[in-house]
Amino acid sequence: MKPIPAALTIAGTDPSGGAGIQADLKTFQELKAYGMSVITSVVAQNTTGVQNVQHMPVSMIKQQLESVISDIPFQAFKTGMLANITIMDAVAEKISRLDVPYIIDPVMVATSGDALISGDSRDYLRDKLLPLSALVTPNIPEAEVMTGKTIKSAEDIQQAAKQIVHEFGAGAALVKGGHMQGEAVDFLYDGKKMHPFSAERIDTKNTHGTGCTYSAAITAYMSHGYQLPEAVQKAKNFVTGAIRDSFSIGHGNGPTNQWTHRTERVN
Ligand SMILES: Nc1ncnc2c1ncn2[C@@H]1O[C@H](COP(=O)(O)OP(=O)(O)OP(=O)(O)O)[C@@H](O)[C@H]1O
Ligand SMILES: Cc1ncc(COP(=O)(O)O)c(N)n1
Repeated sequence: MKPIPAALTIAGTDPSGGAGIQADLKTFQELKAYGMSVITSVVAQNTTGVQNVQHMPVSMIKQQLESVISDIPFQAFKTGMLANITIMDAVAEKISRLDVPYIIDPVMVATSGDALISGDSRDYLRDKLLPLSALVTPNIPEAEVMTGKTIKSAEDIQQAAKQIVHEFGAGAALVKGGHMQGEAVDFLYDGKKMHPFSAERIDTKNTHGTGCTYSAAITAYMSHGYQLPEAVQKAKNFVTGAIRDSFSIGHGNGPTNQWTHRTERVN
Protein backbone atom coordinates (compact mmCIF):
# COMPACT_ATOMS: atom_id res chain seq x y z
CA MET A 1 0.00 0.00 0.00
CA LYS A 2 1.23 3.51 -0.83
CA PRO A 3 2.25 5.45 2.30
CA ILE A 4 0.21 8.49 3.27
CA PRO A 5 2.26 11.57 2.22
CA ALA A 6 3.47 13.13 5.45
CA ALA A 7 5.72 16.14 6.06
CA LEU A 8 7.42 17.52 9.16
CA THR A 9 8.41 21.09 9.96
CA ILE A 10 10.93 21.98 12.67
CA ALA A 11 10.60 25.71 13.29
CA GLY A 12 9.43 28.63 15.40
CA THR A 13 5.88 29.86 15.81
CA ASP A 14 3.86 32.86 14.65
CA PRO A 15 0.69 33.40 16.70
CA SER A 16 -0.60 35.78 14.00
CA GLY A 17 -0.62 32.83 11.62
CA GLY A 18 1.42 34.21 8.70
CA ALA A 19 4.86 32.66 9.06
CA GLY A 20 6.73 29.86 10.86
CA ILE A 21 5.03 26.63 11.95
CA GLN A 22 1.56 28.03 11.32
CA ALA A 23 2.30 28.90 7.68
CA ASP A 24 3.99 25.54 7.18
CA LEU A 25 1.07 23.50 8.53
CA LYS A 26 -1.48 25.47 6.51
CA THR A 27 0.60 24.84 3.38
CA PHE A 28 1.00 21.11 4.12
CA GLN A 29 -2.76 20.84 4.65
CA GLU A 30 -3.62 22.63 1.40
CA LEU A 31 -1.18 20.46 -0.55
CA LYS A 32 -2.57 17.26 0.95
CA ALA A 33 0.42 16.23 3.01
CA TYR A 34 -0.23 15.05 6.57
CA GLY A 35 1.43 17.84 8.56
CA MET A 36 3.52 17.45 11.72
CA SER A 37 5.54 20.03 13.66
CA VAL A 38 8.34 20.34 16.19
CA ILE A 39 8.50 23.75 17.87
CA THR A 40 11.95 25.22 18.48
CA SER A 41 11.01 28.71 19.71
CA VAL A 42 7.78 30.40 20.70
CA VAL A 43 7.80 33.80 19.02
CA ALA A 44 5.42 36.61 19.99
CA GLN A 45 5.10 38.30 16.60
CA ASN A 46 2.58 39.68 14.14
CA THR A 47 2.53 41.50 10.80
CA THR A 48 4.37 44.50 12.31
CA GLY A 49 7.34 42.67 13.85
CA VAL A 50 8.64 40.49 16.67
CA GLN A 51 7.65 41.47 20.22
CA ASN A 52 9.27 38.64 22.21
CA VAL A 53 10.92 35.22 21.84
CA GLN A 54 11.26 32.23 24.15
CA HIS A 55 13.34 29.28 23.03
CA MET A 56 12.22 25.77 23.95
CA PRO A 57 14.59 23.84 26.22
CA VAL A 58 16.86 21.65 24.09
CA SER A 59 15.72 18.49 25.90
CA MET A 60 12.15 19.32 24.88
CA ILE A 61 13.11 19.88 21.23
CA LYS A 62 14.88 16.51 21.18
CA GLN A 63 11.91 14.85 22.86
CA GLN A 64 9.46 16.28 20.34
CA LEU A 65 11.66 15.00 17.50
CA GLU A 66 11.88 11.59 19.12
CA SER A 67 8.09 11.46 19.61
CA VAL A 68 7.48 12.04 15.90
CA ILE A 69 10.38 10.05 14.46
CA SER A 70 9.70 6.97 16.61
CA ASP A 71 6.05 6.82 15.61
CA ILE A 72 5.11 8.22 12.21
CA PRO A 73 7.02 7.89 8.92
CA PHE A 74 7.31 11.02 6.77
CA GLN A 75 8.74 11.44 3.26
CA ALA A 76 10.23 14.94 3.56
CA PHE A 77 10.94 17.53 6.27
CA LYS A 78 12.08 21.13 6.61
CA THR A 79 13.68 23.35 9.17
CA GLY A 80 12.89 27.03 9.60
CA MET A 81 13.91 29.13 12.59
CA LEU A 82 16.72 27.43 14.55
CA ALA A 83 17.69 30.24 16.88
CA ASN A 84 21.14 29.27 18.13
CA ILE A 85 23.99 26.77 17.94
CA THR A 86 22.66 24.60 20.78
CA ILE A 87 19.32 24.15 19.01
CA MET A 88 21.01 23.50 15.65
CA ASP A 89 23.20 20.88 17.26
CA ALA A 90 20.27 19.06 18.87
CA VAL A 91 18.32 19.03 15.61
CA ALA A 92 21.36 17.86 13.63
CA GLU A 93 21.90 14.97 16.04
CA LYS A 94 18.32 13.73 15.69
CA ILE A 95 17.89 14.17 11.94
CA SER A 96 21.24 12.93 10.70
CA ARG A 97 19.97 9.33 10.73
CA LEU A 98 16.90 10.12 8.59
CA ASP A 99 16.93 9.01 4.99
CA VAL A 100 14.33 11.36 3.47
CA PRO A 101 14.79 14.76 1.75
CA TYR A 102 15.69 17.59 4.14
CA ILE A 103 14.84 21.14 3.03
CA ILE A 104 16.50 24.02 4.90
CA ASP A 105 14.87 27.43 4.93
CA PRO A 106 17.84 29.29 6.45
CA VAL A 107 15.70 31.78 8.37
CA MET A 108 17.83 34.62 9.74
CA VAL A 109 15.77 37.83 9.74
CA ALA A 110 11.97 38.35 9.57
CA THR A 111 10.37 40.52 6.85
CA SER A 112 10.02 43.15 9.59
CA GLY A 113 13.82 43.27 9.97
CA ASP A 114 13.92 41.54 13.36
CA ALA A 115 16.78 39.01 13.80
CA LEU A 116 15.50 35.48 14.43
CA ILE A 117 18.81 33.67 14.99
CA SER A 118 21.97 34.58 16.88
CA GLY A 119 24.88 36.08 14.92
CA ASP A 120 27.31 33.26 15.72
CA SER A 121 24.92 30.54 14.54
CA ARG A 122 24.94 31.73 10.90
CA ASP A 123 28.27 30.08 10.11
CA TYR A 124 27.25 27.04 12.11
CA LEU A 125 24.10 26.61 10.02
CA ARG A 126 26.21 26.75 6.87
CA ASP A 127 28.93 24.40 8.05
CA LYS A 128 26.94 21.87 10.08
CA LEU A 129 23.45 21.73 8.53
CA LEU A 130 23.95 22.44 4.82
CA PRO A 131 25.83 19.17 4.20
CA LEU A 132 22.79 17.27 5.54
CA SER A 133 20.32 18.94 3.18
CA ALA A 134 18.72 17.95 -0.12
CA LEU A 135 17.96 21.63 -0.70
CA VAL A 136 18.58 25.01 0.94
CA THR A 137 16.42 28.04 0.06
CA PRO A 138 18.19 31.32 0.96
CA ASN A 139 16.87 34.73 0.00
CA ILE A 140 19.45 37.23 -1.22
CA PRO A 141 20.54 38.59 2.20
CA GLU A 142 20.86 35.01 3.51
CA ALA A 143 22.88 33.94 0.45
CA GLU A 144 25.14 36.98 0.98
CA VAL A 145 25.78 35.94 4.59
CA MET A 146 26.56 32.36 3.50
CA THR A 147 28.88 33.25 0.64
CA GLY A 148 30.39 36.47 2.05
CA LYS A 149 29.68 38.13 -1.33
CA THR A 150 27.41 40.96 -2.39
CA ILE A 151 24.59 39.87 -4.73
CA LYS A 152 23.37 42.50 -7.18
CA SER A 153 22.47 40.63 -10.38
CA ALA A 154 21.01 37.40 -11.74
CA GLU A 155 24.61 36.34 -12.51
CA ASP A 156 25.58 36.89 -8.84
CA ILE A 157 22.59 34.79 -7.70
CA GLN A 158 23.71 31.90 -9.91
CA GLN A 159 27.30 32.12 -8.68
CA ALA A 160 26.05 32.05 -5.08
CA ALA A 161 23.89 28.98 -5.76
CA LYS A 162 26.91 27.17 -7.23
CA GLN A 163 29.15 28.14 -4.31
CA ILE A 164 26.57 26.95 -1.76
CA VAL A 165 26.45 23.52 -3.40
CA HIS A 166 30.14 23.03 -4.31
CA GLU A 167 31.79 24.73 -1.34
CA PHE A 168 29.32 24.18 1.51
CA GLY A 169 27.89 20.81 0.48
CA ALA A 170 24.16 21.48 0.20
CA GLY A 171 22.44 18.92 -2.04
CA ALA A 172 20.99 21.78 -4.08
CA ALA A 173 20.51 25.53 -3.62
CA LEU A 174 17.49 27.64 -4.54
CA VAL A 175 18.50 31.29 -4.25
CA LYS A 176 15.36 33.46 -4.29
CA GLY A 177 15.16 36.74 -6.15
CA GLY A 178 12.24 38.17 -4.16
CA HIS A 179 14.46 40.97 -2.84
CA MET A 180 15.51 42.16 -6.32
CA GLN A 181 13.70 44.54 -8.67
CA GLY A 182 11.68 43.41 -11.68
CA GLU A 183 10.51 39.84 -12.27
CA ALA A 184 10.65 37.51 -9.23
CA VAL A 185 13.27 35.07 -10.54
CA ASP A 186 14.74 32.28 -8.41
CA PHE A 187 17.64 30.04 -9.46
CA LEU A 188 17.94 26.38 -8.51
CA TYR A 189 21.34 24.75 -8.88
CA ASP A 190 21.32 20.98 -8.36
CA GLY A 191 25.04 20.35 -8.77
CA LYS A 192 24.75 19.89 -12.53
CA LYS A 193 22.28 22.31 -14.01
CA MET A 194 20.91 25.78 -13.34
CA HIS A 195 17.10 26.02 -13.41
CA PRO A 196 15.45 29.47 -13.43
CA PHE A 197 11.93 29.94 -12.03
CA SER A 198 10.28 33.18 -12.96
CA ALA A 199 7.04 34.90 -12.04
CA GLU A 200 5.69 38.40 -12.51
CA ARG A 201 6.36 40.70 -9.55
CA ILE A 202 3.19 41.40 -7.62
CA ASP A 203 2.88 44.89 -6.23
CA THR A 204 2.06 44.18 -2.58
CA LYS A 205 3.46 44.77 0.88
CA ASN A 206 1.89 41.50 2.08
CA THR A 207 4.95 39.27 2.02
CA HIS A 208 5.01 38.07 5.64
CA GLY A 209 5.70 34.35 5.46
CA THR A 210 6.51 33.99 1.75
CA GLY A 211 9.79 32.18 2.45
CA CYS A 212 8.10 29.79 4.91
CA THR A 213 5.21 29.08 2.54
CA TYR A 214 7.56 28.42 -0.40
CA SER A 215 9.83 25.98 1.46
CA ALA A 216 6.83 24.24 3.05
CA ALA A 217 5.26 23.82 -0.40
CA ILE A 218 8.49 22.28 -1.75
CA THR A 219 8.53 19.93 1.26
CA ALA A 220 4.89 18.97 0.71
CA TYR A 221 5.44 18.22 -2.99
CA MET A 222 8.54 16.16 -2.16
CA SER A 223 6.50 14.19 0.38
CA HIS A 224 4.27 13.27 -2.57
CA GLY A 225 7.34 11.96 -4.39
CA TYR A 226 8.07 14.89 -6.74
CA GLN A 227 11.79 15.43 -7.25
CA LEU A 228 13.73 18.62 -7.93
CA PRO A 229 13.21 20.66 -10.10
CA GLU A 230 9.54 19.73 -10.54
CA ALA A 231 8.75 20.15 -6.83
CA VAL A 232 10.19 23.69 -6.98
CA GLN A 233 8.18 24.64 -10.09
CA LYS A 234 4.96 23.50 -8.45
CA ALA A 235 5.84 25.31 -5.21
CA LYS A 236 6.72 28.48 -7.15
CA ASN A 237 3.26 28.43 -8.74
CA PHE A 238 1.73 27.92 -5.30
CA VAL A 239 3.63 30.75 -3.59
CA THR A 240 3.00 33.17 -6.46
CA GLY A 241 -0.74 32.55 -6.12
CA ALA A 242 -0.45 32.91 -2.34
CA ILE A 243 1.23 36.33 -2.76
CA ARG A 244 -1.21 37.45 -5.46
CA ASP A 245 -4.19 36.68 -3.22
CA SER A 246 -2.46 37.68 0.03
CA PHE A 247 -4.54 38.95 2.94
CA SER A 248 -4.60 42.67 3.71
CA ILE A 249 -4.93 42.10 7.41
CA GLY A 250 -2.94 43.45 10.35
CA HIS A 251 -1.11 46.76 10.59
CA GLY A 252 2.15 45.75 8.87
CA ASN A 253 3.13 43.31 6.11
CA GLY A 254 0.09 41.08 5.70
CA PRO A 255 0.33 37.28 5.27
CA THR A 256 0.21 35.13 2.16
CA ASN A 257 -2.93 33.18 1.30
CA GLN A 258 -2.40 29.42 1.24
CA TRP A 259 -5.95 28.54 0.23
CA THR A 260 -5.75 26.62 -3.02
CA HIS A 261 -9.43 27.37 -3.71
CA ARG A 262 -9.19 31.07 -3.18
CA THR A 263 -12.90 31.71 -2.95
CA GLU A 264 -14.48 32.05 0.44
CA ARG A 265 -15.18 28.74 2.12
CA VAL A 266 -18.05 28.69 4.53
CA ASN A 267 -18.84 25.00 4.75
N1 LIG B 1 6.34 40.79 -4.80
C1 LIG B 1 6.53 39.55 -5.25
N2 LIG B 1 5.88 39.11 -6.34
C2 LIG B 1 6.03 37.86 -6.80
N3 LIG B 1 6.84 36.96 -6.22
C3 LIG B 1 7.53 37.33 -5.13
C4 LIG B 1 7.42 38.64 -4.57
N4 LIG B 1 8.21 38.71 -3.46
C5 LIG B 1 8.78 37.50 -3.33
N5 LIG B 1 8.39 36.67 -4.33
C6 LIG B 1 8.75 35.27 -4.51
O1 LIG B 1 8.36 34.63 -3.31
C7 LIG B 1 9.27 33.60 -2.98
C8 LIG B 1 9.89 33.89 -1.60
O2 LIG B 1 10.99 34.74 -1.85
P1 LIG B 1 11.62 35.81 -0.89
O3 LIG B 1 12.89 36.23 -1.52
O4 LIG B 1 10.62 36.86 -0.58
O5 LIG B 1 11.89 34.89 0.34
P2 LIG B 1 12.11 35.30 1.79
O6 LIG B 1 12.81 36.62 1.83
O7 LIG B 1 12.72 34.15 2.47
O8 LIG B 1 10.68 35.51 2.31
P3 LIG B 1 10.25 36.61 3.35
O9 LIG B 1 10.02 37.85 2.51
O10 LIG B 1 9.01 36.00 3.87
O11 LIG B 1 11.36 36.72 4.35
C9 LIG B 1 10.27 33.58 -4.13
O12 LIG B 1 9.80 32.68 -5.12
C10 LIG B 1 10.23 34.98 -4.66
O13 LIG B 1 10.66 35.08 -5.99
C1 LIG C 1 8.99 31.71 13.45
C2 LIG C 1 9.32 32.42 12.20
N1 LIG C 1 10.00 31.77 11.24
C3 LIG C 1 10.31 32.42 10.09
C4 LIG C 1 9.95 33.72 9.90
C5 LIG C 1 10.35 34.42 8.63
O1 LIG C 1 9.25 34.72 7.91
P1 LIG C 1 9.16 36.06 7.11
O2 LIG C 1 10.57 36.44 6.71
O3 LIG C 1 8.39 35.66 5.92
O4 LIG C 1 8.52 37.05 8.01
C6 LIG C 1 9.22 34.37 10.91
N2 LIG C 1 8.81 35.65 10.79
N3 LIG C 1 8.94 33.69 12.06
